[in-house]
Amino acid sequence: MADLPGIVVTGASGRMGQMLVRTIGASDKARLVGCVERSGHAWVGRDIGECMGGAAVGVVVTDDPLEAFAKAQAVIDFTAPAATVEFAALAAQARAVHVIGTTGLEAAHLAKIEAAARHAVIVRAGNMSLGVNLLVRLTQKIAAALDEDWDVEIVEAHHRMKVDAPSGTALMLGQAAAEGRGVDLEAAMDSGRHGITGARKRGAIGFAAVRGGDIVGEHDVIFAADGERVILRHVATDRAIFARGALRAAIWGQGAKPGQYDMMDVLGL
Ligand SMILES: NC(=O)C1=CN([C@@H]2O[C@H](COP(=O)(O)OP(=O)(O)OC[C@H]3O[C@@H](n4cnc5c(N)ncnc54)[C@H](OP(=O)(O)O)[C@@H]3O)[C@@H](O)[C@H]2O)C=CC1
Ligand SMILES: O=C(O)C1=N[C@H](C(=O)O)C[C@H](O)C1
Repeated sequence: MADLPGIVVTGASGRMGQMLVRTIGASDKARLVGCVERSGHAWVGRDIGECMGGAAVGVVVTDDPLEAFAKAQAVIDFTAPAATVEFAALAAQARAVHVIGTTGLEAAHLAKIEAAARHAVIVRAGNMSLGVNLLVRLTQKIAAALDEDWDVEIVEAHHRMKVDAPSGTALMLGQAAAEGRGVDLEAAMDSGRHGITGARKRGAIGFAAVRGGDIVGEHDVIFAADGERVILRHVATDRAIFARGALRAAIWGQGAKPGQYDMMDVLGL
C-alpha cells in the first residue's frame, strides 16, 4: 500500500473534488494522502471522510498546499484558474505530477503553467474522459475530410453553476476542427452571437453555450452543409468519467519526463 502513488486532491469539497476523493479511495492503484481547501473553509482541520458524510479515512483537510504536496507523488487539481497557477508552482517545487482539469485558463495562466512544466510533469486537459478525447480525434479527421461548404458549430450544455464559457471541452473540439482544416482557431472562432450578426462567415467555427439544472456535460459538433448534416455527440452522465481519467493521468505521469502533456498522451490516442 505504501508504495502506491500518493495523491493530493485540491478543492476537495467541490463537485469534482469529492468525486476524486471517492474514486481514489476505491482504487487499488493509488492512495489518497492529502486534501486541500482554501484558508477559512469549514472543512479545514477535519477528516475528509467525515466531511463527506462517511467514516474517517485518516486524511485531514489542510489549507497548506505545499505541506500536502511534499508528501505526495501527484496532485489532482480541478479548482479555478488563479488557484491552479499557484498549485502548479508548488507542485513543481515538491516534484509532484500535477494533473490539471481546471478550465477557463487564459493566456497569462497558461504561460505560468508552461513555466512550471519546465521542472515538473503536468498533464492538462479540458476534459479527462476517454469518450471526449476520442471525439476530439474524430472531429479532427472529419474536419480534414470536409471543405468549408460544411459549417462547423459546437454546442455545449452544462449545469447552472458552471462559471466559464465556452467549456474547456468545446475549445478542445474547436481546436481539433481548426487543426483538421489547417486554420487558426482564434481567427476562425465565432462565439456568443447576439443581435444583427450578419450572415454566417464562410469558414467560421461557431460556439454556443447552454447553462441549466444539473447537466453534467454535453457536446455536439455539427458539420452542416446544404442538404445534409453530420453531428458528433458526447453526453456525460456521471463525473466519475473525469475522475477516472485524472487518476489514470496521475499514475501515467509517474514515469514521464518534465513537460506538459495531455490526455492524448495518457491514452495513447
Ligand atoms: N477537465 C475535466 O475533465 C473537467 C474539468 N472540470 C473543471 O474543473 C473545475 C472545477 O469544477 P467543479 O468541481 O464543478 O467546481 P466546484 O466549484 O464545485 O469546485 C471547485 C473547488 O475548488 C475550490 N477552490 C477554488 N480556489 C481554491 C483555492 N485557492 N484553494 C483551494 N481550493 C480552491 C473551491 O472552493 P470554494 O468553494 O471555497 O471556492 C471548490 O471547492 C472547473 O474549472 C471545471 O470546468 C470539471 C469537470 C471535468
Ligand atoms: O464544469 C464542468 O462541469 C465541466 N467542465 C469541463 C469543460 O469545461 O469542458 C468538462 C466537463 O464538460 C464538465
